[in-house]
Amino acid sequence: DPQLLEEVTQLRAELDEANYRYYVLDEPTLTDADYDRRLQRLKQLEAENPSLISPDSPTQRVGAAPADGFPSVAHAIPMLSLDNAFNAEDIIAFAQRVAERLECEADEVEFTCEPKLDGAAVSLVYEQGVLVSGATRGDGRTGEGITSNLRTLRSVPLKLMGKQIPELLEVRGEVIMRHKGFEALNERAREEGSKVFANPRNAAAGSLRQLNPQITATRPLEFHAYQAARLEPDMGDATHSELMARLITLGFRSSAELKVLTGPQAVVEYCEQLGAKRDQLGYDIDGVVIKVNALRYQRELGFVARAPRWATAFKYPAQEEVTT
Ligand SMILES: Cc1c[n+]2nc(N)[nH]c2nc1OC(C)C
Repeated sequence: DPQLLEEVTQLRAELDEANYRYYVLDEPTLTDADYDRRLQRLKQLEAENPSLISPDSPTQRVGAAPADGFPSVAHAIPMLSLDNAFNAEDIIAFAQRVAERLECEADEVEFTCEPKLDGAAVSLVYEQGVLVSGATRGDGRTGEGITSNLRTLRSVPLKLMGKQIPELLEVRGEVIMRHKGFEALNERAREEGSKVFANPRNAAAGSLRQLNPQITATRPLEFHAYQAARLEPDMGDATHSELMARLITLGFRSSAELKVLTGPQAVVEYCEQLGAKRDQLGYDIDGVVIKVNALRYQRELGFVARAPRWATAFKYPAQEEVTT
């Protein structure tokens, strides 16, 4: 019945659009009540016409079957850790090393800076624009397959948006829990006598490792993209900042604090400025990730055994643990 198909298609488009505006752009259009009304209507239409159900429908975010364990997933590209910088001298030394290898002056190198979110790193794989796999970082080479849990995050698109859909995209990013959601979760946990988490990072990691996706779906988790590990067709001589802008158009949230800066001095200032407002962000960060912006230079600089030559993480002193 074309009339029915038209209504189902329209509802899905409205729900996906509302989801994107709320969870990625922070500019909600539908009220929660309007969102739920449309979702219930779509669930009813799909229940009456099961042949219409497709895995990327907004009604398919929360699966029922609790897993009895997570499969091991080998990352096509290792999720490596980062070298650390602890002060301005370390940042300048990092910039000097990069400049030497690129045979240019450190003050000419364009860097990007973005907050290093203190959450759980995950990888999401999209084939022909559809989410096919989501995994934890694990030991960097092998993680746990937690696709059904990651599907419950409204900031994880079930299908990519827009017209320029890549054949293959592997997005890496951090799943975080904001302080407000963390405190509310622990408040409920104390009342129910269930597990109280020591900090938002543990709460995010623990929520992603729930065997039952319906529990993960109740947790206030957000996915923030910070890298496209694989992109086919690729963006050639683009920059990290352009790549992050593209991820936003494809449906992902990426750091609002991302800045493009030239030379190490501007990077040092960014780290000082972000450090000064660290306590007002509403979520935990443990530093700033400083990257060479040009993807061509990133490829040229490559990685040392365990971390990229083209990136380093400036770390702040550890904050006193949140008392629960
Ligand atoms: C491990 C990591 C963590 N983070 N966090 C951000 N914001 N960017 C970023 N990049 C990373 O690694 C890339 C440099 C590959």
